[in-house]
Amino acid sequence: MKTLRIAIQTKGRLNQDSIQLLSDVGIQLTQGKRKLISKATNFPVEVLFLRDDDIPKTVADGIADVGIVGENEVLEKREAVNIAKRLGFSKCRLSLAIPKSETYTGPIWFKNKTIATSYPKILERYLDDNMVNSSIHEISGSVEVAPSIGLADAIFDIVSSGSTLISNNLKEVEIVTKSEALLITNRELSNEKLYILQDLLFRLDTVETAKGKKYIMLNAPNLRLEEIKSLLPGMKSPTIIPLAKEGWSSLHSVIDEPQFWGIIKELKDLGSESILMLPIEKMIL
Ligand SMILES: Nc1ncnc2c1ncn2[C@@H]1O[C@H](COP(=O)(O)OP(=O)(O)OP(=O)(O)O)[C@@H](O)[C@H]1O
Ligand SMILES: O=P(O)(O)OC[C@H]1O[C@H](OP(=O)(O)OP(=O)(O)O)[C@H](O)[C@@H]1O
Ligand SMILES: [Mg+2]
Repeated sequence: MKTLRIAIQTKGRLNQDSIQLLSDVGIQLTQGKRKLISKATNFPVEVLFLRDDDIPKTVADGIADVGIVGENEVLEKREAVNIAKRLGFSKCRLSLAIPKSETYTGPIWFKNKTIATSYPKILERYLDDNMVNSSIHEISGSVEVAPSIGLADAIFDIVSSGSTLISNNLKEVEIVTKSEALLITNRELSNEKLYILQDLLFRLDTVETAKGKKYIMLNAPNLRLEEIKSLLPGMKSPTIIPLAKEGWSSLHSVIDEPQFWGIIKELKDLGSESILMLPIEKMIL
């Protein structure tokens, strides 16, 4: 049986969420923290642990079939890979930032300035698009300290909460692109591997569909059932089961959690009792 090889980050910001994602779709990995490859015990996949910078090329070259990596790395490396799914975690942006004391005048501010970054290609494209001539100083980490130690006038790096910028006396002046974790794939997967990939994507969809949805159960007086039903339409329609107590029914339905908080008072006012809200792990429409 063929296996699909998935490259994920060894350690760092994407590691835990990537492992959690595989676990959510029922893939159990053989343990062994120091191992570079881990086989799944119950699904035809194996996981290859890499530095995130190496994931796009490893997938493009077919050493791995699939990878979980930040969009920022995919945009920077410009390797020929397909994006199979946007995964919605590790959301951040790639921004230009300048010292807080400077007055920002638009992209022209960067003319003849030096910008420190770990993402020279993305930055170069932005500067070209804006017809600004700047000097790019490539460094692999601690980018935000560059202006204060005289290495650069500005920086181009990942921003999320913005606290790293604040603590380095910088201000964000341009958001160049946004990023989130992506599931990328090799462009020439065999039919057998594509089949496993389809199964993986199907499983990911079941988790995604269930996200934010809750299973709701309550006891309702039959006299108010129609009104309560209209508040809880569910996927197709709610399930209604008569209770042993005459004149009462149990109603089960599915609801978006924020919507639940909006109707809870009405449900109570209509006489609903013993309202339970339960998590839903997977959902297939
Ligand atoms: N503050 C943040 N908030 C959200 N996502 C982030 C943040 N910082 C980084 N990321 C995302 O997580 C990815 C991995 O970040 P991390 O800091 O672990 O990378 P790294 O230090 O380059 O790791 P490696 O050792 O694997 O090369 C980034 O490429 C980006 O997509
Ligand atoms: O806007 P913020 O929420 O402060 O996040 C931005 C910071 O997060 C990342 O670094 P990380 O914390 O992963 O450390 P690193 O320097 O080891 O990559 C990134 O390189 C920024 O420095
Ligand atoms: Mg890296």
